[in-house]
Formats: sequence, C-alpha cells, structure tokens
Amino acid sequence: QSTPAYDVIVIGAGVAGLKAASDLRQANLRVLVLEARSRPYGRIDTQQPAGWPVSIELGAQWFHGSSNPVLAYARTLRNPSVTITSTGSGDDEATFNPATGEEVSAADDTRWEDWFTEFEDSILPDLQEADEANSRSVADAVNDFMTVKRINDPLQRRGFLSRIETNYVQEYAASANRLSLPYFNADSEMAGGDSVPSNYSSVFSRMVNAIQQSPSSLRLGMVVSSVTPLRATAGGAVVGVQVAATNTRTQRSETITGRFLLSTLPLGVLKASYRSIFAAGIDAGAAARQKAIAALGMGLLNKVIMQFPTAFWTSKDLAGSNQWIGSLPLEDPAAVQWNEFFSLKQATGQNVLVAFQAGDAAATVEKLGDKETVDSAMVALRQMFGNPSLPNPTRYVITRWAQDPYALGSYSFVAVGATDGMRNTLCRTAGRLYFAVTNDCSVRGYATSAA
Ligand SMILES: Cc1cc2nc3c(=O)[nH]c(=O)nc-3n(C[C@H](O)[C@H](O)[C@H](O)COP(=O)(O)OP(=O)(O)OC[C@H]3O[C@@H](n4cnc5c(N)ncnc54)[C@H](O)[C@@H]3O)c2cc1C
Repeated sequence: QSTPAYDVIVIGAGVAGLKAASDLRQANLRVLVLEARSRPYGRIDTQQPAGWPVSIELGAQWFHGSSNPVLAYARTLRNPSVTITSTGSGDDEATFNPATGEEVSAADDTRWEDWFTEFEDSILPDLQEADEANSRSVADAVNDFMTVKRINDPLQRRGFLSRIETNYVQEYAASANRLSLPYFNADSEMAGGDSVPSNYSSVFSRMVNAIQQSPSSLRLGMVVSSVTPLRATAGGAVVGVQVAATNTRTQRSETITGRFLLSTLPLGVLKASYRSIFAAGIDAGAAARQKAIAALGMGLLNKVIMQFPTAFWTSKDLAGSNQWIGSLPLEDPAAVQWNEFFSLKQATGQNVLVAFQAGDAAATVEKLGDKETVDSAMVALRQMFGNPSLPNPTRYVITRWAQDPYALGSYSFVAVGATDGMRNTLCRTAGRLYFAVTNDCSVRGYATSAA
C-alpha cells in the first residue's frame, strides 16, 4: 500500500483548522487543509459588498473579554488594516418599550436588573448539580421565578424576559426552553470588556499564508464526503486515512491520503453528515460521539446589518449607551420579534445598525424573504423609537446561518437532555482521528475555543 501523501489532513479552514494547521506546519509536518467554501475563515466572514463604506461581519464580530487570547494574538500582528475598538461590557444597554416608543424608566430598569441578579442566584444550586442530563430547561426556572415573585403584569414580565433574552438567548443562540438548566452556562467566560476588530478575517490571514507554503497546502472548494481507513493492521487498528472530497469547480471527486485526520466540521454539519462522512469502524469513539452529536444543540444567531442615511438612534437620550439598544421581548419565543440592536457608529463612524436575532425567533425569521425581513425589523424600530417616519435602510445584508450548508447553524449550546461532558466527548481523540468542535472543551462557543 502507498505511503500517505500528507502527515495530517485537516477538514475545514475556519479558525480552528487554520490555527491547528499553521502550528503543524511550523512543526515541519506536511499538512493539507480541505475547505468546502471558496474562501477561508468559516464562520468568521468579513465582507465589503459593493457600496458599503465599511467592511461588515457576517459571522463572529467580537473579541469577548479583554483577557481573550485571540485579542492578544491580534495585537501582536501589528496589522495596520486591523484596528480594535472597545465596546465595553454590554451591560449598559438602553431598553425601549415598543408600546410607548420610549426608553423604559430607570426604576423599571433597576428592578429588572435586580430580579435578574436574584434569578441567577436562585438557579445556582441547579447548575452542574445533576450528574446526569435532566429535563429542566432555563425557561422552566424562569417561569418558576415569575410565579414565586408574582410577576404577572405584562410589562414587568417582558422587562424581566428582556434580561433573559440579552444574557442567555442572544448569548447562547438558543431559546430558554432549549437550554439545559444545569449545564447551559457551565463553560467559563473570559473576564473584561469586549472589543471589535475592524476586519475579523484579516486577523487570521497570516495563518492562511503560512499554510500555503510547500509541502503544506490549503485547498478551497473541496467538499469532504467521506473518511475511510487507508489500511488496517492485522489486529484491525486503522493506519492512516483516506479522504474523498468533491472539487466544486470540476465536480470531480478526489481521494487524498494522510497519516492523521483533524476534523473541524461544525456541530451542525456533524449532526447532518457524521454518519455519511465517517465510515463504519474508522472512529473508535463513534458510539459516544454520535450520542453527543445528537444531544448537544446547534444554536442560531442571525444578523441584519443595515446602513441608514442618519444615525437616528443616537439622537435619543440613551443613558450613556448608544451601542446596545434593546426592546421588550414577546413571551412566545418563536414569534417574529426584534429585541437586540448594536450600533456600529462608534466603532466605524458609519450609520450602521446591526439587528440580532437568536433562537426560535431567528429560525422563524430565516424563512422570510429579504424585504419581509427588513420591513419587520423597521416596524420594530419605528415602534421602539415612537417614530413612524424613520427612514428605510439604504442597504442591508441578511445572514441565514441555519441555511448555510457548511455551518447549519451558528454555534453550539448544551441542550435540555445533554450534559456539559458531552462537549469533551465530541472532541475526544480516537486513534488517528482528532476532532475540534466549537464550544467543545472549555470556553464558550466563540472563535477562542475554536482556536
Ligand atoms: C452569527 C455569528 C456570530 C458570532 N459571533 C461571535 C463573536 O462575536 N465572537 C466570537 O468569538 N465568536 C462568534 N461566533 C462564533 C465563531 O464564529 C465560531 O466559534 C468560530 O468561527 C468557529 O470556528 P471553527 O473553525 O470551529 O468552525 P468554522 O469556522 O465553521 O470552520 C469549519 C470549516 O469547515 C468547513 N466545512 C464544513 N463542511 C465541510 C466539508 N464537508 N468539507 C470541507 N470543509 C467543510 C466550513 O466551510 C468551515 O470553513 C459567531 C458565530 C456566528 C455564526
């Protein structure tokens, strides 16, 4: 049998694959990265479509936490095309009541904040207490809390839910009824305020260049369809892997061999295709891995990035904050609703507002057409600001991550019925196979954990 062509074949040129491949390349190994898309960086996707005055981020946008190692890495690059702007902690969001078109009162704001703190304390005993998965969701605890506290008034309920929306639903990209109460926030969070790079993808461009140096290589437009053993020892141990990938340009399938394989396929793709890609017998950890793949949840966070003729949102008294702007959520998590907006005025100087949607609401809105989506966001903004004549955006970009075939969602979360330990199971090494899955081992589902 032939000698494998590469030491390591890496599936995926997202930040996980790029970092791993550039390290392996530095260790003088022959590495091949196979990437399905026609561009690297995966769920980091910086674009500057025609007419836009600034580049926009369709995927990851923030370095979360000032102690974030990716932020530290970005600073070492001294790349003049990547400026980094602090966006604070996000705690100073201005909340609007669409029923009045006004910002909520300071008294209401403080009460909801206090309730949220009390709620967080009340669920502490539940967190990671269960040895096994249980069926309690964050929504169950929220409902219990509102019953015990007798929060019955619709405005007060929506006010309290606005804190759940901001802190959990948007953060974990899943509705509260999907999040496992004992494990949803078992991961560690990085301390300190957040910041945004002016161009997220460029932070990793040096890695792309490094990988492209012979004898290593990065091939775009290569959709991996199967991983089979290259050969097995008499005892049945797998020696080397054989990867089949379809070249999207020629539509031809190619077979490439390697001594080891690193899969960075996102959880959404593993959910849809693990069984068809990984041949029976090649993954010694298959049974536990498949259980984890099925039980963990793939969350959804989408954006509508809108450019306006004026930054109408900065003209209001926004209590010192005009970066995060929120609205009071509806109690039905799947309703079409718009509760979180982020202003890019400070970071870019442009009149750009990003509408975020997460969880079931995001899944509902993904089914709408472009015009319907933007129209419904504008209805929400006009109600929030009490101004029916707010202008339409001059241009906009809508993300639909659940429909992206190479992501099938935004990032993962611990769903009801799963345990935190399943993240480790998901990325457990098995013989010649290595797995890196976002949100896996320790740090929440961000670019940092991938790297
Ligand atoms: C809307 C959104 C907002 C986010 N916001 C933030 C944020 O603010 N801060 C933050 O830190 N993180 C954020 N994240 C998460 C962050 O983007 C991801 O955690 C990180 O980019 C994942 O990197 P990865 O390499 O693990 O996966 P990916 O980037 O998904 O890389 C996997 C690669 O595999 C490729 N692939 C898939 N199928 C195949 C196949 N069959 N064959 C070959 N290649 C294949 C994909 O095209 C992809 O390039 C956000 C994500 C989204 C979607």
